[in-house]
Amino acid sequence: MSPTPITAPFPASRLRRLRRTPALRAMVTETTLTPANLIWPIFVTEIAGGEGEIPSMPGVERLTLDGAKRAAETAMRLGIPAICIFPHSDPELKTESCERAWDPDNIGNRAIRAIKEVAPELAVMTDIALDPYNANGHDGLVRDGVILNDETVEALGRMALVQAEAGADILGPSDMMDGRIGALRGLLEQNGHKDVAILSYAAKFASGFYGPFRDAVGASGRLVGDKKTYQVNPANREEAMRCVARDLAEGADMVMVKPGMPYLDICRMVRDQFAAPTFAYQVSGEYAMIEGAIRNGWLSREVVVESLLAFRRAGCDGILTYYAPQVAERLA
Ligand SMILES: NCc1[nH]cc(CCC(=O)O)c1CC(=O)O
Repeated sequence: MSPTPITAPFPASRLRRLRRTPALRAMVTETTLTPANLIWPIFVTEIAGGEGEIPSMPGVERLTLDGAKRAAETAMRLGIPAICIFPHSDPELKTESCERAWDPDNIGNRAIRAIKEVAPELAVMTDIALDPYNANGHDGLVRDGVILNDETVEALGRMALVQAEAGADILGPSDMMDGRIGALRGLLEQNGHKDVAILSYAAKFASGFYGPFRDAVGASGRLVGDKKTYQVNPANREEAMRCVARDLAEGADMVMVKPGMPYLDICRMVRDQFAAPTFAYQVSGEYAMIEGAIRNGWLSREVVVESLLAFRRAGCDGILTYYAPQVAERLA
């Protein structure tokens, strides 16, 4: 039930009274942002010399395994509860059958183990989709130009089990195939991974805001066509709600809306409708937009925290953001 605010007529009511000093403003702050609300996505490379800054994401670097360990330690120090690993894999080893996706020694799985070595308490989240290992850049297996749903779900299952085996706490299926949450949940139960959580990329839109990410993982030049046959049309709110309902019903523990800032209406709807742990992904293009403007002197760095508060206001428990370490440092 939403309350009915009662406001006396002016001048009995002067809303500026409670804005006058920092102390008064602090007393009536409605929404909070703490490091506990942040999930930090990192890129880990297996390519010699692949580390270093990503041109379309200034300030974000691809890391070596050692770099990933240092990031994990930084996250622990700053109170960031979770890190999410994205692999930058050797282009020579990408194939149409994507078998490296379920190789226990692929770079993603090596990163999980490396991080668990130095920061066992940090929650490690993964990405489940075939794109880092797929010769054609798609999240699913492709035959004659068609993304195969059921065959892909089977492949994702193999991928999920080796990630769970490697020590992942949270699996993040980002592929948008139908039926994958139920399939993964069943496999985890059957294989002794009952306590591995699933944070489903439930309402993932076919967005142009993923461009810099595809540069970061080396998928840009490869993608044949687009992802519109599996990601949701940006015009569709109700379909997004059906996706979230479906994933929760199939056993997702948490759900995500992606991208973030252009989809805050969806975040609010999901929170109100399902009252489930809800996350948003402030994606690479949002980062590039904000950071590009800051570096050009067109915006001040204050907008970073402001952009993240918006997600909290829209009902999100947390945000995946490349700004996680910077913001956590600032909030400390
Ligand atoms: N499985 C792909 C995946 N996982 C996370 C992102 C995007 C993240 C970002 O833009 O920051 C993407 C890109 C895509 O769907 O093409």
